[in-house]
Amino acid sequence: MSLKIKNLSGGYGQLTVLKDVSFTVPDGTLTALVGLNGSGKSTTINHIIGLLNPKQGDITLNDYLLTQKPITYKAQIAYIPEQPVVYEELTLKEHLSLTMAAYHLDEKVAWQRADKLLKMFRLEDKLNWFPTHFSKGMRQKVMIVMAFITDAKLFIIDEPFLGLDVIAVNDLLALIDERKQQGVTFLLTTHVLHTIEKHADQFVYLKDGQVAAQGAMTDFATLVPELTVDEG
Ligand SMILES: Nc1ncnc2c1ncn2[C@@H]1O[C@H](COP(=O)(O)OP(=O)(O)OP(=O)(O)O)[C@@H](O)[C@H]1O
Repeated sequence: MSLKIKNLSGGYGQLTVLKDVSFTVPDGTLTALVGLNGSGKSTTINHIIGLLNPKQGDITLNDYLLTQKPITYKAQIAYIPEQPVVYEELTLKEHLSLTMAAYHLDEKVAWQRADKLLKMFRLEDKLNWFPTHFSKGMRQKVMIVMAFITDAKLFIIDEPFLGLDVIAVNDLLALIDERKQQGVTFLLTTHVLHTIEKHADQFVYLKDGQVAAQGAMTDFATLVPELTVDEG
């Protein structure tokens, strides 16, 4: 499922943050969206998931134009936000049931997946707890479990590694690799590039709302020296 952003300009109300942004995330690959604070990464994601309307440009997922077929388009996407969003009155089990209903999942298959993921993230004994009472990292894990029980073809993950313990980071990377092998496409933003560099196929570097560089991950240090950590 390839994602195409073509000449996207957009932002908030009168404020134009993104200027003529174009990039493609090819089928079954992982693209890292990088840039300094305020460069427009989350704004790009907000456009892709349909929270913001473009002032100009097109966003398509395979042949589905976001503006023309919003429901078909959004059904293909799993989004993990930077700040976990949990419902105050729902237990962990109810959060998972809600995801299954929203994505029209086969409950038996989805619960088998959920059980495995809950064990992986050490949440298996917390099904009747309210995630609002969880730690930040635990709430993040709830978001990951909710996303990975779906059959979404495109995963969008905003800053996945901050706040997760080292075991959870490795488990998440393994899940990403596994789905990638099944043809799932990933777009993720991160400031922790060294964690993702072996798993990413390409990067898009945003600077002041514009694409300043893009290319293969292996060319990152050459193309974006200003974001490369000097270990000398
Ligand atoms: N809700 C909003 N209303 C108005 N302006 C916003 C809003 N959210 C972000 N902005 C502005 O848009 C610009 C880009 O912000 P954005 O959150 O996309 O950056 P980012 O690259 O995700 O940054 P970070 O690495 O800090 O998460 C900033 O100038 C910011 O002030």
